[in-house]
Amino acid sequence: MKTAAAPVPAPAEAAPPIQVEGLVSRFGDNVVHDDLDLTVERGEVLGVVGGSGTGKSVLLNSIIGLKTPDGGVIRLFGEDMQEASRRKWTALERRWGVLFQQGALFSNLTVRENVAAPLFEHTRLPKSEILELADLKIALTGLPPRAGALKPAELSGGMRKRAGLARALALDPELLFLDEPTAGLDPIGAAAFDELIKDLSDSLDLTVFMITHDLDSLYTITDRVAVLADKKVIAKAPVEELEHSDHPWIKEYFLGPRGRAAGKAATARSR
Ligand SMILES: Nc1ncnc2c1ncn2[C@@H]1O[C@H](COP(=O)(O)OP(=O)(O)OP(=O)(O)O)[C@@H](O)[C@H]1O
Repeated sequence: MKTAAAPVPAPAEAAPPIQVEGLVSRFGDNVVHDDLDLTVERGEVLGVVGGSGTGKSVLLNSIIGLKTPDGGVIRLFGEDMQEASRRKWTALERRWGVLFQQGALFSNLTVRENVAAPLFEHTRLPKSEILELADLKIALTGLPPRAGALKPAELSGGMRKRAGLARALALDPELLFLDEPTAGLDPIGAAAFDELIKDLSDSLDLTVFMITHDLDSLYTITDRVAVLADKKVIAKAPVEELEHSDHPWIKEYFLGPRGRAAGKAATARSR
């Protein structure tokens, strides 16, 4: 007689990098997320959009452990983050990098020291190797070598973003979080930064979670876009599919004048 085999749990490595299930986020009476679900697949570049105050940053902060969820489960690489021991957290933390909106660089350190900081914190490599690795990351993000010796205040906005990105990539993460990476850049600088993120995500096989208001970025580099509204993710689809949505906010966003212009520019680029 055959007996039913016990279900074999999926190995943690096969698990999606990000799984959010039934997330509830609150500040007092202000319910920001209510039963929000979102899965980000390995290798996917996901854009995250939504009106102001819909909870994009709170979602990012919840995923990376800066805000404790008020309900639901967040799994990173298959691990329930609420249940993870301090040791597991530290190990998992090495697997992602974050580029915050303002770069969040230490103002009293040089770019090289900023990029080296996570390597000093998480590895026991000798100082000379750490500084060499920092220089490699600085070059990877397209900064000139001389930028390593500069302090953040001595950099342009675009250079500061690149320095923040170099630091986010210091530990060779598999998962990269970007909070409005092109905000504050001029259109040419923004397009160059989009190109850099696309090149890096392809060559380093990164999974990317990118909050953005930049329609050009959405069209240029994302595989899918998650839309936050009504305290949930109401849609997750390639941008071309979202153009056909009936949801009023999505319609207005993608088919308003700016959305149409970004769509046309993307079509022209792909010809
Ligand atoms: N530390 C906090 N304390 C109290 N309320 C907060 C806090 N952080 C965020 N909120 C509230 O959570 C809600 C979502 O904020 P969040 O910053 O995530 O929005 P967002 O979608 O990122 O907006 P934007 O596009 O304007 O940056 C807002 O109502 C905000 O006031």
